[in-house]
Amino acid sequence: MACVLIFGRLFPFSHRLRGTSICLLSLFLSFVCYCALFPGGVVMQKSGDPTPSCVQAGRAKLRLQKPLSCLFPLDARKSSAADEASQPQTDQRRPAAAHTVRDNTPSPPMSHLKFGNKKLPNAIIVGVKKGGTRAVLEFIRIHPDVRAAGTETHFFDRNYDRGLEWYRGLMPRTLESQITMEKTPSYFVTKETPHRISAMSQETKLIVVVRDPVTRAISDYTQTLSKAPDLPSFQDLAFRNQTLGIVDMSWNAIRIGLYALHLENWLRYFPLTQIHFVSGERLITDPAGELARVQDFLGLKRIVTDKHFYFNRTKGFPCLKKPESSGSPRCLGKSKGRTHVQIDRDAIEQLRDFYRPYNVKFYEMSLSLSQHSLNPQDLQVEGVHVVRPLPPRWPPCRHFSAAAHFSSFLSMQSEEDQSCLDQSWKTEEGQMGWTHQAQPGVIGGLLSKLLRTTNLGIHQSNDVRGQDIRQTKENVEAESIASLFRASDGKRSAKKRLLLLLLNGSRLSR
Ligand SMILES: Nc1ncnc2c1ncn2[C@@H]1O[C@H](COP(=O)(O)OS(=O)(=O)O)[C@@H](OP(=O)(O)O)[C@H]1O
Repeated sequence: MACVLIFGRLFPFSHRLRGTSICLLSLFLSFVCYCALFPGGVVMQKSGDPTPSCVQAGRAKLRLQKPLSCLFPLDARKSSAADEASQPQTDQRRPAAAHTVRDNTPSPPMSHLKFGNKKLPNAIIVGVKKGGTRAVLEFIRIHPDVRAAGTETHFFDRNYDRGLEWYRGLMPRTLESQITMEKTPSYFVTKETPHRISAMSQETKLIVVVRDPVTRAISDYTQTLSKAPDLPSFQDLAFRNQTLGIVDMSWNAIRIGLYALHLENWLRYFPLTQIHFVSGERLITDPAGELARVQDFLGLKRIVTDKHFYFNRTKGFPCLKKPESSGSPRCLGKSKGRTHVQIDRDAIEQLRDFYRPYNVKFYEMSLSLSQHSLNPQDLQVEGVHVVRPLPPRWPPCRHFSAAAHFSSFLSMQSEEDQSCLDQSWKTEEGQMGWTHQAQPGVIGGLLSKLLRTTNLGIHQSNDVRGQDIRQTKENVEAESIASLFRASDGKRSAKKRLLLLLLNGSRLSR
């Protein structure tokens, strides 16, 4: 209209022209004005890019120079996405790099430098339900090199039919230097999942947050009860016959805690080195320590440290501190850290007994499949040979003063012994085990059982029984183990029953 008015003033004779001609002329002039204001067809560019800055720019329509990312984003994504989709999902041998979505367009648009691409995850928190998976994800994603899908995708268990492109679409954009993560705790117990993840990429890193399976079951039950108040009692569901101590293994809350059985399935598709176990308990008492190990495992610089956490007394859990720039301190939501339903002591003890062999097996599996190995003769103890040491990240050296003691008894002097002492020993047919620094009472209980069954003539001392070994009795414990070995010298059958797992303070065997 402005153009028409100007036109009228500039050309007073225009009234003589016919109405239609004026209309056409003003339309033309309007178009010229419009082009001058919004050059290059910028406004018409429909990026479809959901990044906030693009959306904003699109709304404003006044920015003369939109970021390049808003001009080019889809083409590149489409081409790389199509490449990925054309890969058969059953191709298990596909090299790992193939799962990283790369831009294959001839000249990569600048947008990727700023916003990156959606990639299939490099690392997945696969379990366990109620183990502390949300905490691990929320804590690790404050690392600048990590980006994560906010919600559980359930791709590999419930949505697999939707295909990898659907899955990729749920991922955040990442730069080349960043890793993509997601968490879906049900993966750990879904039979098809390991195979499916390995079909996506055999190099996917897996994180499993484990927690004492009894506490886990109670947490699980508490959650279900909060949604279904009419639920039968915990005992009714957990036992087929509580008097006889027959546990109902078909109840999901019980079944999930059979970690050894589920791990067996994963180890058919992934080497143990690609699986990292986080202690759900230590995640609460020492989140920075657990996160340090997670960062090591993911090959990340240790950026998330104790500086990022504080203990929130009201919540009773560690929370994330307020970031320097802005925002408020962040605790996990109300569904994390609920007060558990009270379960009677007997039922808990019965369940602990039930889980114990599975826990021992779980440790045994995780040890025996570790990377490094020592020579059996290093041990100089007949009938006892080294299984394999754990990778250095597990356990941390600082917890191993007792191991040092034990090692000197066995005359083990290798560098590895001195630096970390994360070895394990077992007999040829190791059937029994205990964790070195388990919760008070565990070592005592297992050791006394061992003493009874092996009849080695060593008596359980008060020091061994139920003291806080981790804090104060490490050396006593090591001495007891050492003397047990000494006494078992020559008694092959007795030694065959020994499985010594020198682990750090995991509380799984509680
Ligand atoms: N920092 C922090 N804040 C709150 N809660 C924490 C934290 N660290 C670990 N946990 C424990 O995480 C438990 C919930 O586990 P998940 O996140 O794996 O649950 S879920 O499977 O996703 O539902 C949750 O279990 P409950 O205590 O039974 O609610 C917590 O014990």
